[in-house]
Amino acid sequence: MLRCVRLLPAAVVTRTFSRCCSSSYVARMRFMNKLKEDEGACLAALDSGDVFLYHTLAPLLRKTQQGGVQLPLLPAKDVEGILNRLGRDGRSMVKESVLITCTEQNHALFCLDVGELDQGAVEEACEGNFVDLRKAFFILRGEEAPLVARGQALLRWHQGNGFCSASGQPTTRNQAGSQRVCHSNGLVYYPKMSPVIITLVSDGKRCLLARQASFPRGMYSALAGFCDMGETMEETLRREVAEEVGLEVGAVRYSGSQHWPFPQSSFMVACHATVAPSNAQLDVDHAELEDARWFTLEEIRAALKARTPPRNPPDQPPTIWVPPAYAVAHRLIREWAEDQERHGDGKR
Ligand SMILES: NC(=O)c1ccc[n+]([C@@H]2O[C@H](COP(=O)([O-])OP(=O)(O)OC[C@H]3O[C@@H](n4cnc5c(N)ncnc54)[C@H](O)[C@@H]3O)[C@@H](O)[C@H]2O)c1
Ligand SMILES: [Mg+2]
Repeated sequence: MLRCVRLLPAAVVTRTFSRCCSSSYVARMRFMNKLKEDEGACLAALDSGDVFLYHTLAPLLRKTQQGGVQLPLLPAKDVEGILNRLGRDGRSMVKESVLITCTEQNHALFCLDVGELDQGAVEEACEGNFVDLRKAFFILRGEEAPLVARGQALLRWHQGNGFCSASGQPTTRNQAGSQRVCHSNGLVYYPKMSPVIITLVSDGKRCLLARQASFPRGMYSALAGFCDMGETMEETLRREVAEEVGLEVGAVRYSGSQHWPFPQSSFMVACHATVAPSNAQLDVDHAELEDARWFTLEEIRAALKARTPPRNPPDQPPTIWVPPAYAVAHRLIREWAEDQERHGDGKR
C-alpha cells in the first residue's frame, strides 16, 4: 500500500546526529529554529518531509529482513493517503504532526499520533506494529531511541495541555508543535521536563542498585529522585540517597544527562557518588523501594549481559538485569564496571 518507506540508514544517522561541531550543524540548527518560528516554512517542510507514527503514544516499528527492528519513516504524503483510505481527512490529520528534527539536507522529520484510528488497520497499512515505548527501548537501535522518546514526550505534552491553566480556554499550537498559546490572555506554554538526579553509589568495591515494586521482574537500577524546588543538583543527590537508603555520600562526579519520557518527561542528570566502606550500612525506605542492595563487579557483569528478566530458580543464587542500553542508568552501571576493571580490585 505504501509508495515508499524510508528507514533511518545507519550512515545517515551517524552523519546527521553525531557531528555536532561542523558548520552544517549550525545550518541545521538554524533551519530547525526557522521551522519553529515560520508557520509557512514548517508546513512546506512537512509536505516534503517524513513522519513516524504512534498509536496512543506507542511508536510504530517494523521488523527488518535481518531480524532486527526499525523505526519506519513514512513520507508525509503517503501518510496522508493512508489516512484518506482509512476514512479520515488525511491532510488535516497530517498537519497535526509535531516537528522532531531534520537532516543536514534540511529534510524534516515529524511524528503523529493516530490513536483515533483502528490500530490494526494502521498496522496493516503501514506494515508494522505499535509497540509499548518501554519495550521499544530494548529493541531499537541507539540512534532511533531518542527520536521515539522525544516524539512521545511532545505528543503527550500536547495531549495534556489543550487548555490554559489560568483562563481555562483552549490553547492553540504552532505548526512545529514547539509551543501552545492561549489567545484569551497571551500566555505561551512550552513543553516541560522535570529535573531528576540519578546516582550510582559505590563503596569502592561494590555498587548500590535498587528496585521499586513497579519495575519489571528482577530489574534493578541506580537511585533516582526528582529535584525539589530551589535545590541544586548536589542537594537533590544527597537528599535522595539519604532518604531512600540512609547513606551520606562523599565525592560526587557528573557523568552525563538524558531526556527520559517517563512519567511526564524528566531531564535526567546522572552522577557517580562514593561512600566510605565503613559507612555503607543500608537503611532502606521500603515505602519507596522494594529492595536495595550492594552488588559486586561479578554480579554487575552478569546483569549487563542479561537481555530478559532472569528466571531465578529457587535452588540458585538470584540474578538481576538492568535498564536497557539507551537508559542513562545503564550507562552509569557500565561506566562503574569499566572503572572497576581498569582500577579496582575486579581486574580480570
Ligand atoms: N533513564 C533512566 O536510566 C532512569 C532510571 C531510573 C529512573 N528514571 C526515572 O526517574 C524518575 C524519578 O525516579 P523516582 O521515581 O525514583 O523518583 P523519586 O524518588 O523522587 O520518587 C517519585 C515520587 O516523587 C514525587 N515527585 C516529586 N516531584 C515529581 C515530579 N515532578 N513528577 C513526578 N513525581 C514527582 C511523587 O510523589 C513520586 O511518586 C522515574 O520516574 C523514572 O522514570 C530513569
Ligand atoms: Mg527514587
